[in-house]
Amino acid sequence: MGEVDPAFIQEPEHRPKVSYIEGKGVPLIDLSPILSSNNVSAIEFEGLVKEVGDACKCWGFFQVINHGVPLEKREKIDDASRKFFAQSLEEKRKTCQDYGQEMVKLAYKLLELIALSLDLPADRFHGFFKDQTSFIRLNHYPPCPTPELALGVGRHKDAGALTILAQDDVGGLEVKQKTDGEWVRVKPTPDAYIINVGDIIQVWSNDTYESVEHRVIVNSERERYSYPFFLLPPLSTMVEPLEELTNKKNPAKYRAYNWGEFISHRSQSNFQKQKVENLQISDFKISE
Ligand SMILES: O=C(O)CCC(=O)C(=O)O
Ligand SMILES: [Fe+2]
Repeated sequence: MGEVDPAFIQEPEHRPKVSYIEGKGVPLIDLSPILSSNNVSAIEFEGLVKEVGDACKCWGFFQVINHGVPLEKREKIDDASRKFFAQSLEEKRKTCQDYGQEMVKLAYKLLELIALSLDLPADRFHGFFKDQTSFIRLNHYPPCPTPELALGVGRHKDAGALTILAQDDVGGLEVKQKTDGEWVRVKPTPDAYIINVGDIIQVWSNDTYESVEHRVIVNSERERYSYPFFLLPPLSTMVEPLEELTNKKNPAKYRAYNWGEFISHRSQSNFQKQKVENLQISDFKISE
């Protein structure tokens, strides 16, 4: 392997630690109570809603198992991505479309749990995604000769509503723990999806839930693949705290902003090394 392009070398304060914390890590949530084939008691369902709410509040991140997404669909997209040039464009399109449909189904289930956890009607968020601009990204991280100096993806927050990520067994995603600001590795779990709340849910929930910083560490031996699905509303959407979640005592913390304008600013800069912060929802924060 050759020299590393200096463009990839991070400033010292952003370089990863060689050892990492695995600890208890982000919560793992079993979604089997909402699999359609299961009969579920009210207590079990309420327990699940609470688990999701607590994870959104304390971590901004969680993993889900028994989510109902057929493993075969995930294997297909993994295959298509690894053999990128071996398949026709038509085949790849079909695979991505099939996978996308499964992601949308799972996203709606998660949105329902999140809405309920905020004491909102289960379908409160559905209307925002009629003409959604959601997409899937196929990420490939080649091995890096100097993983202690570089990052696969620098620290950032996801700007959308919700992200559903499939990672392979290599690992490397780190989440900034809210309690102490330490970077915590998300342990690869077979057939689990990693879910995180994006900036839009932070604003809708008026900061009850927070979009949390994360980044990706690379390693010198193994390449890594990951597939995030970003749940995004139409570009014309004005994003602002939900009326039901604001009142005199707890007024809106954000001014409304236009999603399309926000994302077009962001996409010019989100993954670059930043000296100054790029456009953030905090730019729309109403000062107290
Ligand atoms: O590859 C990963 O694990 C995460 C990538 C990511 O954070 C992103 O694409 O927004
Ligand atoms: Fe991300």
